[in-house]
Amino acid sequence: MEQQQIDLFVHHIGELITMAGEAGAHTGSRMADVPVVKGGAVAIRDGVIVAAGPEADVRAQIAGLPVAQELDARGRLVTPGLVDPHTHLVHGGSREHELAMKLQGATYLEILAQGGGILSTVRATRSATEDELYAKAKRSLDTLLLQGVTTCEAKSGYGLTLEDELKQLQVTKRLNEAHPVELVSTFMGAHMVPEEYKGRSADYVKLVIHEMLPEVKRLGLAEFCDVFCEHGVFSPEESEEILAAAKALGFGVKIHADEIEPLGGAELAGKLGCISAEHLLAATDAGFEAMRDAGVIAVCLPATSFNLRLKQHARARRMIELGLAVALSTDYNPGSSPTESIQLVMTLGCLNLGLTPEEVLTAVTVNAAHAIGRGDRVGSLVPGKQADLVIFDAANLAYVPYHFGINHVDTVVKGGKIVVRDGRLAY
Ligand SMILES: N=CN[C@@H](CCC(=O)O)C(=O)O
Ligand SMILES: [Zn+2]
Repeated sequence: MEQQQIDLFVHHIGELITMAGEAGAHTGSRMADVPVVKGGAVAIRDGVIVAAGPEADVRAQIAGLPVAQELDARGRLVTPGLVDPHTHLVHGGSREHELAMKLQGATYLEILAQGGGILSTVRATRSATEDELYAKAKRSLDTLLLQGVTTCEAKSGYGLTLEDELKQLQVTKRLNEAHPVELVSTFMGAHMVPEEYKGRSADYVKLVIHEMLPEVKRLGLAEFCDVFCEHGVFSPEESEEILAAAKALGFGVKIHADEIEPLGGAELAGKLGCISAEHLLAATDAGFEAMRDAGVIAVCLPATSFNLRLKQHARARRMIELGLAVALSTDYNPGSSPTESIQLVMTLGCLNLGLTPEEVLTAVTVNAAHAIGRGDRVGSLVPGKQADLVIFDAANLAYVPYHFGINHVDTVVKGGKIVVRDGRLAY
């Protein structure tokens, strides 16, 4: 009976972390509840997990079935494929010249106010062809995959005209069709008011609401809509107007909230029922409570505060104490966080946010999956879910954030297929 065969059997796993547990994101103290199976195995058929757990149990479950391919984990650590829930993957150019400005003391908002920052990436993105953007984003996606990321969110927001936003979103669509990393697309036309609308933000908000959102919807190019709610960018009132319009069209909504100034973005996320709110360095306890009560996931971006040389970090311990679900992400973008290293983010999650390795793993698997609406399919190794897993060249979980600044990934399986082997692309 051919349909009964096991396509891939991963065995001899030293420590298997399945992230199995109750349905939904793991909130509060549940984030630390991360059981480890010593001596585990995973059986996969048709790209889906058939069984995962102690090797003897899995072998008993699949006894008598032919196994097409075996993968020996050689006593190492296996986790679910990592999920990066917040990236600005598709963009033109780079901004290394901002490093010197930062070293001379210029802040993120000062660079932006001088027409640099996001606006300089907008110029580079507008002048790039779709194929150029594709080639650059593909290299980054390969790097993310080599880091163990199997599912990733990608925002637009460097086009800021209908045509250029669609160009970015088309690249995401094409990459999603061609690359093993599964992409979740977010429209972020409200990332910045473009130069040609300077002083006329109300007109730009109208363009986003009346032209961009309906067209993105009509073309089916994004599942979520995000807004940068920040002093000098979009006000809470403008953010609410845009996100309410997006919701009415059927988009899920997200918000870059209280990154630099406490404008009430977290409270707005709760009010609108956003799936996630991002950054949150300046968010208040009242904001956290509003998020918790509405089930909004807090996406913390510790590589961003590291790269912006901020003294302040997102209060992730307080979020957990108040019962929120925290996710972590690279925030990969050419300005505030030019890195695809989710493993560096794991280290910073421990060292700068005070999370334990167990909480960090929850934050980059199951909670990250829920932050982008994929919690039912990815983020944990349980029967029926997609077979996305990582073999780390490490004996235990803590070793990964502890030995920082290098890549520990040996093998990545996406949808039951080996796509990274011996730390190299194999798809
Ligand atoms: N904060 C706003 N947007 C991005 C940064 C984009 C950029 O600097 O190009 C972020 O999430 O960090
Ligand atoms: Zn962002």
